[in-house]
Amino acid sequence: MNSLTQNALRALLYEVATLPKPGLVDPIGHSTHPDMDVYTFIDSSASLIPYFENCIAAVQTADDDLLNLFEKIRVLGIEAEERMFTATNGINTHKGAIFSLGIILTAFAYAQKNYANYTLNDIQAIIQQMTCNILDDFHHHQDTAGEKQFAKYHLTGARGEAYRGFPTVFKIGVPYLTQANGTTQEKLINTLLFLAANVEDSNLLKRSDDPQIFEWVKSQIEIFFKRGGYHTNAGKQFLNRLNHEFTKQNLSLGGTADMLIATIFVCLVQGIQI
Ligand SMILES: CC(C)(COP(=O)(O)OP(=O)(O)OC[C@H]1O[C@@H](n2cnc3c(N)ncnc32)[C@H](O[C@H]2O[C@H](COP(=O)(O)OP(=O)(O)OP(=O)(O)O)[C@@H](O)[C@H]2O)[C@@H]1O)[C@@H](O)C(=O)NCCC(=O)NCCS
Ligand SMILES: Nc1ncnc2[nH]cnc12
Repeated sequence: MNSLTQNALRALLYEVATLPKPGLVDPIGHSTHPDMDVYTFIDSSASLIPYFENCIAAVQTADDDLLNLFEKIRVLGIEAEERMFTATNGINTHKGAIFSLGIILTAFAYAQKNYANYTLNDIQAIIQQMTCNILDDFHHHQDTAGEKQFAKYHLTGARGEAYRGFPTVFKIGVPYLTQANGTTQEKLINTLLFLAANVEDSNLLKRSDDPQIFEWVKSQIEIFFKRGGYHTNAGKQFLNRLNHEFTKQNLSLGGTADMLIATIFVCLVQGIQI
């Protein structure tokens, strides 16, 4: 297995193993996602191995046109969604990760093939070139949650992240996780919450149908960090209360979880201790 595929799989499993996560599936809870549990995520993650290997193979046969490469991996992404749905009996676990992680992994494979040395800025530039036409999707169809939210609120969701080279991952998540202290669990919980304050998560908006939800989440996370984050008992107690609130309001942070997966992946590829 290619080491990029191994790190993609590790990133998917690190994320679902991390607990306690508000509004997300972890090994002890899935109250806002009654149709899935940690095993659904393990099955889903394993089903994505051929997808990552196919993205890397697509880079090996690609010409210099990054738009062509993106067209190829989008087809692979649709196939991967089908395999995911087969593995999970029709449950959407990783649609966002197939998209975001697939693009980022492909950019790393491209840089490894074509550059003697590369920086994370180069990876972002490759992603931007691959996805420079992606916002055109919004003019062609309005079927998915992301497309409907663009029509209603002008939020560009996962596509906007890709178009801008995933600044949430490269400029927020990776720098934060790189300097984070504590155990792996503490670092990953704090990184998830830090990301949640910065992501316009289409999953969160879909569940609440209220754009004010982003301000509310930000205000809660500010309190969490003022109490010392997951390093302190006060922070842990606050997070428990926040988890109950997410359950009560049936909120989910699915898009933020995908940004955490991508952040972990980049750190693992870069050899950063997590
Ligand atoms: C082009 C796609 C991204 C199409 O997806 P969509 O139009 O729905 O776009 P978004 O909503 O913007 O994003 C898709 C998923 O990405 C995650 N996400 C959300 N916000 C962000 C963000 N700000 N930055 C990055 N990533 C984000 C999120 O995935 C997670 O949530 C999923 C569950 O949510 P959802 O699908 O909304 O809801 P349900 O299945 O109904 O579940 P519940 O409401 O019950 O919880 C889960 O998968 C998480 O991973 C967004 O959902 C892309 O998918 C694509 O290209 N697909 C290939 C096919 C294609 O080309 N389609 C487009 C042309 S037809
Ligand atoms: N742990 C998780 N729970 C729910 N949705 C997710 N999408 C990605 N990871 C997730």
